[in-house]
Amino acid sequence: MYEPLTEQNAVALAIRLGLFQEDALLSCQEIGDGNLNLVFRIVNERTNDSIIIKQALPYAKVVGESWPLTLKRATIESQALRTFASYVPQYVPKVYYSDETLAITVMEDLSHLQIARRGLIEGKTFPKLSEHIGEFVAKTAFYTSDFGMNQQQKKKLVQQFTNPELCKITEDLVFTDPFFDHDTNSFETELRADVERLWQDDELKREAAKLKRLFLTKADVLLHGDLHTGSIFASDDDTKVIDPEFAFYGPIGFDLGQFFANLLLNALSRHESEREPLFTHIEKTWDVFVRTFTTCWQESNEPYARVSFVLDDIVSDALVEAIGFAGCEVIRRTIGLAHVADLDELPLERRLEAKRHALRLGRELIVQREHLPIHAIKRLVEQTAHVNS
Ligand SMILES: Nc1ncnc2c1ncn2[C@@H]1O[C@H](COP(=O)(O)OP(=O)(O)O)[C@@H](O)[C@H]1O
Ligand SMILES: CSC[C@H]1O[C@H](OP(=O)(O)O)[C@H](O)[C@@H]1O
Repeated sequence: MYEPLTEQNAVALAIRLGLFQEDALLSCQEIGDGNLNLVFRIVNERTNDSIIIKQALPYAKVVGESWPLTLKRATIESQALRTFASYVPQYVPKVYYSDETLAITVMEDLSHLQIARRGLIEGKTFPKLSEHIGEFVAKTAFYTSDFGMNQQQKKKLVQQFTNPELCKITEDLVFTDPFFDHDTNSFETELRADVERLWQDDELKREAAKLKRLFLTKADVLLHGDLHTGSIFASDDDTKVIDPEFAFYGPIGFDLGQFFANLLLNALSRHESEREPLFTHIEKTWDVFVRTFTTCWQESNEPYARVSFVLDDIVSDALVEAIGFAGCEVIRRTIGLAHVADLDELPLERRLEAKRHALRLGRELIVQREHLPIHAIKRLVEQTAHVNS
C-alpha cells in the first residue's frame, strides 16, 4: 500500500530492505527542496554510509493536494536513471532499489557535491560542468535515437517513457501559460506593463506555438525533460544529473535549451563583468555536444549516416530548437509559476532590472532562433540589456 513516508518510517523501510548493516545507528532527515517530491537522507552514524530515498507524493508539493499528480513519475525517474546509466554511468547517481507501489527510488547520496544552481549563485564556476553536460546530452540523445539504437527497441522505449501528465505540466507552464493572462503566472506588480506587452506580442506567440508543437510531436530522443541547474549536482571535478521524472521522447534540442536558459538566468543575476563563465559554459556545452554526437554518428549503422550533410542538418536543427526552447524557459522562470532563486533572491530594484532583461532576451531567443550561431547568444544578452537597444 502507498503511503507518504515520514522520517521514522523511511528508516524502518531502509532496515526492512536490508540497505544497512544490522548494527547500524540510523538518522534521517527530509531534505527535499524541489517542487514535487519528498527526499529523505538516511545516514549510518557509525560509518557515515548514507543513502537517499526519494518518494513521489500523489500531488505537486509546491501547490498542494489541489493539484493531483501521478505516482508513476517515480517509476519514470528510476527507469530513466537506469537507462542513462547504461550510456553515461559517470553522470548519474547509482539506483539501489525502486518500488512502483511505494513510488520510491533509493539512490546514491550525492551530498558531497553541491546543487549547481546554488553554487553558481555563490559565484562558483564548476570548470567541468559544460564538458560533462555536453557529453551527457550527446550520448543519451544519440544512443536513444533511431541512429543509435534498433528502431524496434526505440519504439518500445518511446512507449515505456510515455509521460503524459508530466509533459502536460511543461506544455502548460513552459509553453502556454506565461504567454497568456493565466492564473498560474506569478510576477512582481511592477512588471505588469512588460508582461502585458508580451501577452500582446503576436509575433512572439506564433513562434512559441511552433516550439510547443515541436515539444508535443517530435519523438526524437529520450530526454531528461527538466535539465535545469537545480537538477545537477557538481563540484570542480564531478557532475551528476538527478531528477529525470519528466523524461520522455522529445526533440533533441530540449535538454540543451533548458540548460542554456538556466545558465543565462544566472548570468542575468550577475554584474556584466562577471558573466563570462556562463557564456563559456554555453559555448563549450554546445561544442562538446557536437563533437561527441559526431563521434557517435560515425559508428551508426544507418545508411544515411554516410550521406553528406545529414549530420549537419540534425545538428543545425538541434541548435535552432535549443535556442528557441531556452527562450521559453527564460520567460517562464521569470513570470510563470516556478521561478529560479538566481533572480528571486536579488534585491527588488536589481531583480526588476534583471527580470525585464530576461523578458527581452527570452523574446529575442525565440524569434531570432533560426539566425543565431552559438557565440551570438552572448551578443544578444548585451543587445537586450536595455530597451530599444
Ligand atoms: N541523490 C541525491 N543525493 C543527495 N541529495 C539529493 C539527491 N537527490 C535529491 N537530493 C536533494 O533533494 C533536493 C530535491 O531533489 P529533486 O530530485 O530535485 O526533487 P524534486 O523532484 O522535488 O524537484 C535536491 O535539491 C537535493 O538537495
Ligand atoms: C508544479 S511543477 C513546477 C516545475 O517544477 C519542476 O521542477 P523541479 O521538480 O525540479 O522542482 C518542473 O520544472 C516544473 O515545471
